[in-house]
Amino acid sequence: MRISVVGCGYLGAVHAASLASLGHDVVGVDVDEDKVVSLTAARAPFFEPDLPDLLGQELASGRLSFTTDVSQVRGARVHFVCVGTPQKQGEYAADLRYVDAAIESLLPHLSPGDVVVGKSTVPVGTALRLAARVREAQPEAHLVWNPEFLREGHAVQDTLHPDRLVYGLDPAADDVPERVLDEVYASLLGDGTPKVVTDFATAELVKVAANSFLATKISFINAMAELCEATGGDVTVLADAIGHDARIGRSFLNAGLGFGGGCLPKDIRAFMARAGELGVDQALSFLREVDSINMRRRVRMVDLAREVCGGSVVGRNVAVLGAAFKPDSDDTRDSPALNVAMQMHLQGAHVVVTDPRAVENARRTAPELKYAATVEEAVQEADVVVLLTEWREYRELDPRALGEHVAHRRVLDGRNALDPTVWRDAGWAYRALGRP
Ligand SMILES: NC(=O)c1ccc[n+]([C@@H]2O[C@H](COP(=O)([O-])OP(=O)(O)OC[C@H]3O[C@@H](n4cnc5c(N)ncnc54)[C@H](O)[C@@H]3O)[C@@H](O)[C@H]2O)c1
Ligand SMILES: O=c1ccn([C@@H]2O[C@H](COP(=O)(O)OP(=O)(O)O[C@H]3O[C@H](CO)[C@@H](O)[C@H](O)[C@H]3O)[C@@H](O)[C@H]2O)c(=O)[nH]1
Repeated sequence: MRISVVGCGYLGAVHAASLASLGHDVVGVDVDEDKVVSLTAARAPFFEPDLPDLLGQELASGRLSFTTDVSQVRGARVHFVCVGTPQKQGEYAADLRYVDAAIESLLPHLSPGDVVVGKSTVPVGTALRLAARVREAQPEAHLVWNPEFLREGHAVQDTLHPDRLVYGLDPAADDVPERVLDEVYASLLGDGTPKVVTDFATAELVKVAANSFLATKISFINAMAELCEATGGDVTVLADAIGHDARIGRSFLNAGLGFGGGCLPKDIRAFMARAGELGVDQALSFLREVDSINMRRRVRMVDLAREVCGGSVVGRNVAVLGAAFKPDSDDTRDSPALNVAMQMHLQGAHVVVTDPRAVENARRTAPELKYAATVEEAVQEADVVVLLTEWREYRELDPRALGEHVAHRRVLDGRNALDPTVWRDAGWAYRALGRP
């Protein structure tokens, strides 16, 4: 089937390439010319494992192309909308200007029977409004809301093997949009992927409910970390112990610096803002606490650095390992690591940051920080080494070899990713969040 994907960022580029790999004929549209040039040359404009190979393979097959010219969507039967919905400046609410602009740009090119599929994460009520707009422009076109649940760093796998597909359908429509979407996802459905068919509101809510639940799980374990810090308990043992209960489960109970990125923080805030508009803000008041527990971890990390440096970081050399919001990604949007590095810098420390993939993005976000290409370079004469993103190469560091480069063998493990015994045996003072 001929398909267009409007918005080719972390979500859209992966979605476009993955749909091509399922045998569809896909055109990706983006307003960012550099991104289109890069994607057309099979260079992923961001780091995502498996994406460069998939792009190369699908561009070569002739099934995938990218353009800045939205009129190229003509002839496609299905149009996926994958543009950003960031947090509004100075507010909690989501900024829908990109979604509105993407839909408006599609309208003149829609033909009868076309299906516009929203994948961006939007406040509940958005799809109903946009469906009316689509119908107004092309009475025989349809809108479906089909939220996306991929994780960065696993985006290709998650797109081709999703846990579920959710279709939010327009009550005013017939069964055509569902059948068309079934055709798009035929091979995933054939693999047994569960399909949930529902109304617009439920589909929109499923997405933000899932992210709110994940954020709550992380803040729950980080609240337990605060209790462990006050009592000498070990939150990693606690997480393992409660995680053995199948009703709780061990995943998303990794205590540490908390959640960041382009999704969980802004999605829970937009959800709270929307609940306020709907007059049910009390229902989500717990998310305010989830957010504050999360932000407190960043402050606690800086306090810990001050503590181990004798009360102040002024003039201290701090080596920061990690700038991305999580490993296997170069994304620094709302990165807890960069936030902590920045706080230490503002408090007078000489901060040097390194990251296997995210230095370029970090430099754009936080140009006032110093960056190093390698761990060895970053830790030269360090008074303290601070692990903030648990990349595999950092988890596997040899503390004896690293100890040769630093001024003081002090390590702060912001992600509970290192083995304290191994580091202490190598002569390091080891401190972590929620762990003695
Ligand atoms: N990143 C993820 O892991 C992920 C996962 C699930 C859902 N989402 C949701 O998907 C949406 C996109 O997120 P993202 O991380 O890919 O954002 P992103 O910023 O990486 O990508 C958005 C892209 O849309 C382009 N764009 C903006 N306006 C446009 C227009 N009018 N026409 C064409 N292109 C336009 C931008 O240039 C950019 O390349 C958000 O709503 C997000 O919450 C993201
Ligand atoms: O036990 C854990 C798990 C995660 N994190 C942190 O939580 C953040 C988010 O991690 P993750 O959820 O793996 O990354 P995202 O790629 O942002 O994916 C989330 O956000 C996407 C966009 O909405 C959704 O599609 C995904 O399902 C959802 O997991 C990162 O900063 C992690 O370091 C923890 O602190 N502890």
